[in-house]
Amino acid sequence: MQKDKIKSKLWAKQQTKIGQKAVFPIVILSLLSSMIAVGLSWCIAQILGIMLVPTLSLSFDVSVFIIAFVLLSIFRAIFIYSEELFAAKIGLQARHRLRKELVQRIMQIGPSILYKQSSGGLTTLIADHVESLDGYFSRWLPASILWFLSPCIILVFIFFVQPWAALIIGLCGLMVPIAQATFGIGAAVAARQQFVAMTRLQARFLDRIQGIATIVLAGRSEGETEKLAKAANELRKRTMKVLRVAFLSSASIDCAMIVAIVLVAMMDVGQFLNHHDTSSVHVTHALFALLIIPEFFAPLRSLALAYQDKAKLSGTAASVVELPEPVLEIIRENQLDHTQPIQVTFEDVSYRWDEKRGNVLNHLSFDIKARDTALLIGASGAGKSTIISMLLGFIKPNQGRILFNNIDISTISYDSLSSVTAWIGQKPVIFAGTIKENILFAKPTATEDELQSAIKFAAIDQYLSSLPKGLDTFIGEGGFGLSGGQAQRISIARAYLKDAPLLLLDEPTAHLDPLTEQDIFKRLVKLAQNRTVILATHSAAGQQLNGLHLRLEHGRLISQERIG
Ligand SMILES: Nc1ncnc2c1ncn2[C@@H]1O[C@H](COP(=O)(O)OP(=O)(O)OP(=O)(O)O)[C@@H](O)[C@H]1O
Repeated sequence: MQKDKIKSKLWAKQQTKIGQKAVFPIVILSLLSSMIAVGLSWCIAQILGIMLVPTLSLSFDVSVFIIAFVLLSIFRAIFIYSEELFAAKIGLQARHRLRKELVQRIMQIGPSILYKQSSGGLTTLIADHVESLDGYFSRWLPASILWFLSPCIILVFIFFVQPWAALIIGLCGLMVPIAQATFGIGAAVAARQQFVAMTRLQARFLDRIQGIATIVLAGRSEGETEKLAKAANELRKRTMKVLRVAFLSSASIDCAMIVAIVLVAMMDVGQFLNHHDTSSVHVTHALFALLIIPEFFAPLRSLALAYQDKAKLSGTAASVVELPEPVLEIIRENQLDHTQPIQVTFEDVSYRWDEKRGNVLNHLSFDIKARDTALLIGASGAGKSTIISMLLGFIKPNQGRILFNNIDISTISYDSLSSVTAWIGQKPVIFAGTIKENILFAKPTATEDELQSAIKFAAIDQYLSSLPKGLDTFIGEGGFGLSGGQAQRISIARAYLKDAPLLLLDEPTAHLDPLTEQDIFKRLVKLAQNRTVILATHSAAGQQLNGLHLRLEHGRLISQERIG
C-alpha cells in the first residue's frame, strides 16, 4: 500500500516535470498579457481622469490614450487567443502521449492483464482518466506558476504609482493563499472522492453493459439498476461537494478583492478630504490603482478554479500504478519461418496462477511432431486452456520450457510467434462491424478470391443468403445477431485466411449442438491438413478424432497414446 503511494507520487511528479517544460510558452504569453493589462488600466485611468478633471486635457491629448487603448486591446486579444491555442495543444499532446504510453504498457503485459484487471477499469483508465487530465496540463500547471509571478509584476507597477496602495493590495493578496490552504485541503479531498466515485460508476456501467444478457436472464435487472442508481447518486453528492468547496474558495478571493478595492478607495477619498489633493496626478493614479485590482486577483482565481484538476492527476496515478509491471524480458530475437511446419515440445513444464493455490500444471513433458494433431483431453479444470494460453505466449511456465522447432518460445519475437499461430477459442471474438470486415481481420490484404474460398471453406455461404445484406450485414460486438455456430465459422474462415502452420483450438465446439459440432469438426479436420494442430477438448465427438491423445488430470499428464 505504502509502496503504491510512493510509486503513484513518483509517477505524478514525473508528469508534472514533463508538463512544466511544455507550459513555458503559456507562462511567457500570460506574463506579457498581464503587462498589457497594466497598460490598458493606465490608458483607461488617463481617459477617465481627463473626463473628470478637465485641466488634465491641457497637458495630455486624450486621443493618444484612446489609440493606445485600442492597440493594446488588440494585442491582448491576440495574446489571450494564443494562450488558449497553446493550452489546447499542450492538453492534447499530453493526453496523446499518456494514452500511447499506457497502451504500450498494456500491450507489453499482453492479454494476461485481463486475468487481473477488469476490461471496464482499463477502458476507464485509458479513455476517461487520461481525458480528465487535460485540465491538469492546460490549466493547473500554468496557473501554479502564474499565481505568484503575475500578481508580483502587477504589484511592482502599482508600487511605482501609489506605494501604499501596493501595500494594501499585497496584504489582501496574501490572505488568498491562507484561505486557499484552508479550503484547499477540503477541496483536494472532495475532488479525490468525486474522482473515485466517477471511476467506480464508469467501470461498473461498462462491465454491466458487457454482461447485460446475463443480468437480464438472471432476473437481476432491478437489483443492478438500483446499484447503478446508488453509484450515480454517490457521484452526484460528491460533485455537489466539490462545487460547494469551489464556490467557497472563489468567494474568498472575491472577498479579498472587494476589501482591497474598498481600502484603496477609502485611502484615496481620505487623501482628498484631508489634503484637498485633487491634482490631476492623484486622480489618475487613484483610478489606475483601483482599475488594476481585478487583474491582480485574476491569476489567483485561475489557480482556485484549476484546483480540482490537480486532484485528477493523483487519482489517475493511483490507477496507473495498479497496472502490473511488464516483466523485464530477455531480448526476443529468434524468428520462425511461417512457411515451415512446427514441432512443439514441452520440457518439464509447470505453472501456477496463484502462489496460494499451487501448481495447475505439473511437470508436463511431451512432444508433438510437425504436421501432427494432438488432443488435450481432460475434465474441466484439468489445465487445457492454461496450456493453450502458454502456447499463445500470454503466460510463461514457472518451470521448464516450451519449444517450437527446438527454439524456446520465450526467445521468439512476438511477431514471429503470432505469424506461425492461428487460434480458435471457445467463444469466437467478433467485433462490431460487417461479416466481411470480421473475416478480413485475419488478413486485411486478402484478395477477393482468397476471401471467397475462405467463405466456402468455412461454409459461411450456407447462411449468407438468409442475411439482409449478405457479407455486408452488420453484426454487433461479440457476434450479436449470429448463432454460435455461424460466429464460429467466421473464426474458421479467419484461420483459413491466416494459413499459419500451427493451429491451436480451445474447445471450439463448446457451445454448439451435436449437428453443428460435427460439421465444425469436419471443417477443422480439413483445415488441420499439413499443419500441427493442438486441440483442447472434453467433448465426446472431439475425443473421436485421430491423433496423439494426451490425457490430463489435475494438471498432470496421465497417459499419451496414438489413435488412428
Ligand atoms: N486467470 C486465472 N486465474 C487463476 N486461476 C486460474 C485462471 N485460469 C484458470 N485458472 C485455474 O487453473 C486451473 C486450470 O484451468 P483451465 O482453464 O486451464 O482448465 P481447463 O481444463 O481448460 O478447463 P475447461 O475445460 O473448463 O475450460 C483451474 O483450477 C482454474 O481454476
